[in-house]
Amino acid sequence: VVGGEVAQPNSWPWQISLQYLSGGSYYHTCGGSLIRANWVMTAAHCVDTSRTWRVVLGDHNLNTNEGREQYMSVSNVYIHPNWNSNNVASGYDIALLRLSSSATLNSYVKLATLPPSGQVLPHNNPCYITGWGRTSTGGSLSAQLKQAYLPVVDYSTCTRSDWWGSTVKNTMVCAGGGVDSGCNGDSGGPLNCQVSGQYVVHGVTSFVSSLGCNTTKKPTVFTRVSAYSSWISGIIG
Ligand SMILES: C[C@H](NC(=O)[C@H](CCCC[NH3+])NC(=O)C(F)(F)F)C(=O)Nc1ccc(C(F)(F)F)cc1
Repeated sequence: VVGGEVAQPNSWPWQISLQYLSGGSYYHTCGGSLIRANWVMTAAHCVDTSRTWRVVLGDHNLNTNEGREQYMSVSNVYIHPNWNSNNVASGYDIALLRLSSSATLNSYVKLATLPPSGQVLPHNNPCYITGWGRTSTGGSLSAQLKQAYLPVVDYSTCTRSDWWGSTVKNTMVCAGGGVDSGCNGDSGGPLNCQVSGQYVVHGVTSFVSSLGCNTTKKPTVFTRVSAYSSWISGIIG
């Protein structure tokens, strides 16, 4: 997350850290959202390489043990069948991870609320991106979970030629486009949008401009969760 601020610890209790095993240690690579006690929603581009994964729940500072963390192993990875790793612009950047056991739900670990099928938010709807991603283009990951206020940019604006043009599809959500943005390492995490006084996970962080994370008129682009409701329920029941 570029800009924004460090989140109040555990104020986004469905946010997870997706980590991979390398040389005996685990490393943060992506975010995700806990959507059932044993299911996590993330981005397809996060898991389209075969690795040993773990999911950390209830975390705030990735580098310290705060005693609220739950470490879960992953038993299955379900990548959307239409995902094309050579073309993030075609969409379908969504995946589901079945956890080997169920999380303990408490004040630090809660389920995300998903939107109703087909719901599209209006321009400037308030949303926050959260994640441990880079804090500047080419910079380092954040040790602490960050948040940034990224209001929705509607489809007609986001597809303007000086914005994202035809790269953005209506199965995506755009948000931000100013000095605050998502950045590498925020992938797969939630876009938390306020709808009728409740935070709803409307997006899965998918891509930013390769010219720089917080490039003006290149809002952070998210997979629109409400476009994939039937796929999700087909997998998790
Ligand atoms: C560096 C930048 N990385 C990203 O945007 C990666 C996703 C990369 C998927 C493809 N391997 N996502 C992120 O960094 C995220 F945190 F914002 F989600 C990038 O490659 N952006 C990008 C690539 C292609 C296209 C386009 F679709 F236009 F071809 C648009 C943006």
